[in-house]
Amino acid sequence: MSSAVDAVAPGTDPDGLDRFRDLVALQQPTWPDADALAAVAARLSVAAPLVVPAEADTLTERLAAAGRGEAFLLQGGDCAETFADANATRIRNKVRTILQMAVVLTHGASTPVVKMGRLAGQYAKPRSSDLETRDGVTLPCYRGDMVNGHAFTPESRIPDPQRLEQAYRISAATANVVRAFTRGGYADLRRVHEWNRGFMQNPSYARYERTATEIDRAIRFMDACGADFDALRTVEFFLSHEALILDYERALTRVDPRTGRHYDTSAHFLWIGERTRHLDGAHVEFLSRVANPIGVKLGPTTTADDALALAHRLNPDNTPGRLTFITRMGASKVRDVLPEVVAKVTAAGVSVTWVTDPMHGNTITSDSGFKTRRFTDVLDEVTGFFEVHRDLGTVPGGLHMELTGDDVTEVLGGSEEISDEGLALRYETLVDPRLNHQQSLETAFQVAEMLTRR
Ligand SMILES: O=C[C@H](O)[C@H](O)COP(=O)(O)O
Ligand SMILES: C=C(OP(=O)(O)O)C(=O)O
Repeated sequence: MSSAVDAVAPGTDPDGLDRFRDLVALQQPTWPDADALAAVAARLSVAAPLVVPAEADTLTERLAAAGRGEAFLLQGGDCAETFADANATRIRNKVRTILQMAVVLTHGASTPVVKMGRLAGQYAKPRSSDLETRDGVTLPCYRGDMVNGHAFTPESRIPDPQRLEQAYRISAATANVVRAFTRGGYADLRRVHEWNRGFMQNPSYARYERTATEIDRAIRFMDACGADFDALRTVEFFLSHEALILDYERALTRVDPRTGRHYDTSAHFLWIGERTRHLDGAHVEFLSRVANPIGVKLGPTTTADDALALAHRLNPDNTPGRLTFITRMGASKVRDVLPEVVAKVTAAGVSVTWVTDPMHGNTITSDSGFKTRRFTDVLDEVTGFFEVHRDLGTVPGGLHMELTGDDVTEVLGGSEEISDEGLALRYETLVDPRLNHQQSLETAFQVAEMLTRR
């Protein structure tokens, strides 16, 4: 076959791709109809890839640079994407937010930023409980649009394998829009002011405008010097999601005819969640067999030995950029737990890109009952992450955020001072609270200062 990637039929098990099926796979739906699932997987296994291996390899190089401190990863997007919100406006708002944050970071810290969305595939969620009870009625929990519906009815909560195909199609459409925005001129740095249009004036937006004006001035100066600006028209933008539903990830895995290696073509970058990172579990086994750059979330119970064992298993060749550890310890624990993990991994000569996720260790329930986070905790965990790396002389390589481009009210605080009462105004997430556009920009300004000191 002469295409960029060749299909790998499920069941043929080249190079152990199906070995994960013999292991315990946590957080998988109980699909009611095995034949329907097999039929969907068979169709997906010959569908067009969403990304190609060469792009994934480029990302490995970029992440290696981030691991060495020559770049910084900015990875952000929804907690859970939804099919209903996969429209151009919402996608553009998310991409624009990431681009604006990247501008702030690049400008503030003179560091190239690797831009990555939790986008075009972030449709499956690990949950704390299999069941949800409301007013005395208990149903299976919502596991993301790739699996079942959010509506609290027995029919909607039944896992439906057709949703895997729907997720694939909507991810393809999303990826197409993202590529159009980032390659078609929208992301041109010369339009840096336009990205801010339509937002109300507040300290972060005003600060962003000042940054944009300085960038404009620099561009006009370079223009006058005869610089060629064609490179500014496009930006590299990568796609990522949690590799949770293994039937989906396996079905989208292809062989790269250039090298014979396997790639999970559902995204450039896949990560293993905190709840599924067991060394002898199916998720680690499956991702050990694909050549994409991958991440593992490390929560507050992680020991240095856990991290080392994961690194040896997932990156036996110690390839720079292949493995990213996304630490999410919580603001109150990061300074206690992270140092030993980073110190031992570093002392063992293991190549890792260290990224902070300051969201998932800081979830609380507000007095009024909303699942939320305090913006101050989010910033405190990022600060702790930078402090730990500064003390050890290691590299803080990136930021992983749950954010949206819209003016939602899901996280407490920020310069708009969202209060517990304010949460109800626009609380739209289906699972975890996300930073809104304004809080995302504020974060970028704070992180730019930390990066400058890096
Ligand atoms: O995004 C992360 C997890 O899916 C989420 O925090 C789990 O949420 P739950 O505790 O509401 O199930
Ligand atoms: C579930 C997630 O995170 P964690 O695995 O760190 O809880 C997530 O990032 O959506």
